[in-house]
Amino acid sequence: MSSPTAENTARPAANRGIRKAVIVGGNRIPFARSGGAYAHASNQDMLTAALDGLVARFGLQDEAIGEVAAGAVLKHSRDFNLTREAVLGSALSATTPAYDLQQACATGMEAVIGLSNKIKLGQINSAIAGGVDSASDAPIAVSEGLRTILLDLNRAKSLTDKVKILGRIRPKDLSPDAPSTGEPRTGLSMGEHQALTTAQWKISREAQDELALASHKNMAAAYDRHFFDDLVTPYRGLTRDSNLRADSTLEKLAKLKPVFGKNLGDAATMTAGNSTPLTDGASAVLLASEDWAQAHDLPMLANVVDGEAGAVDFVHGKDGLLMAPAFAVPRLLARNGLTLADLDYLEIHEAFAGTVLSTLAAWEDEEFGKTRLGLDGAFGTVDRSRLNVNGSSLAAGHPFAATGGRLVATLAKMLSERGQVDGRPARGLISVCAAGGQGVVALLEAR
Ligand SMILES: CC(=O)CC(=O)SCCNC(=O)CCNC(=O)[C@H](O)C(C)(C)COP(=O)(O)OP(=O)(O)OC[C@H]1O[C@@H](n2cnc3c(N)ncnc32)[C@H](O)[C@@H]1OP(=O)(O)O
Repeated sequence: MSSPTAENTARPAANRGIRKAVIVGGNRIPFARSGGAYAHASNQDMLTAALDGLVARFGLQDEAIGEVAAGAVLKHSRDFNLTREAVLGSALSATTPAYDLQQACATGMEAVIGLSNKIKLGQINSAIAGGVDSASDAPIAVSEGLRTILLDLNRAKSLTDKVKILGRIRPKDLSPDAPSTGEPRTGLSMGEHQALTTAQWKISREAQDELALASHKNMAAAYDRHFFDDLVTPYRGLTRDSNLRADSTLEKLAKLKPVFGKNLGDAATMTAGNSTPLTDGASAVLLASEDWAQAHDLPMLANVVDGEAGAVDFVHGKDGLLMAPAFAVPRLLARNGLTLADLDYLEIHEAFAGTVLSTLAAWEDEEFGKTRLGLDGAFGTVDRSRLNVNGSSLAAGHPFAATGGRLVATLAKMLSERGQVDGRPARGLISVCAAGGQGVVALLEAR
């Protein structure tokens, strides 16, 4: 192992160039449906467990990592730098700088891309990108009235003053301000937004249920052939994601009642079976320069080639809330001289089955290609045999900020197993939609 200060040894500026950022590997805890196995685990507990799993897997005990960047979408105010606290609670060296970042469901992706860029520039030699979320331990704020009373109480000097202040509490002050998945600009939940997009792109209920079933079957098969053995570390009694249903069938899925867009009549197609559940979990990915990985005798699974963020005006325009990747992916691929047909694997985050299928429909639509993407025709068709081949969020669940790390580690391993295709490194795309009408996408290639 290098000494704790070796990581921060700057390379002379003149020698800095764009170098490669490699994915060494990843680790996550099994994801749990909210209110289940991790009902009493905090974000800090889970992120620390994900980091410690990475430490154990790659021998990083007392190692000073260049930077750790992670975050949570649902965060308590006491966790002002959750990531640093998780590092301090882990077996990593306490001299590892760490910070929170937040880009909704694309948090882990943004962390991977930002840290990879720092590695490419020679600013750091190693990094851990991660994310965590707990829907079980979501922060619940007190009402404005109660907050004012509690702050006054804190300042009161005498017992008499305190009693007087407490006497101001009214029943309405006691109702909590609970978090929601509602978009602040529209008040609609993400599920309601997606229901509109799913209807706009005329995605059938059958197509959504088929995608959901494939996600469960593919992920269960991947667990059975031990694909996840070096990606998932058991935690609090769970060895697999608790949402995973190997026994799901199209008949069972077809019986579920619509839960979003119920006012859409026949176009109300989104159910608990083709939507991600509320989930708890954490993930972490180890990134490095080639030199650092070699010096530490660690594997190099894939390179982080490029990343791109996008946003849509879902408030005034006609693009759905979760459609930003439909624009970001074509930009990313064009910049790298690639088309959809050049990708060996695509990992498209299954926020809802309708999200994936609406994105694919937009790419196949000539009008969308011409008027929205500025192309001569449709952007292209995804070979479905290359899509989410080891399952995705519908099966694993979706602890918002932790999904990016899950996807990056999974794809890196798939690329490493695939190696070369037609004499060039296998390529894979990751696409993650995010709240606020945003999305973050990335391109990886096998070593
Ligand atoms: C955040 C970002 O930036 C971007 C994004 O990713 S957007 C996505 C954000 N995520 C969300 O908004 C989460 C959305 N999900 C939810 O709100 C809830 O999970 C939900 C409303 C969809 C469902 O909640 P619920 O009703 O409590 O679900 P649950 O009780 O587990 O399931 C209902 C039924 O479906 C069944 N079911 C679920 N999945 C099934 C499957 N694959 N096969 C068979 N049956 C299934 C369950 O067994 C259950 O049946 P019973 O009632 O007979 O027990």
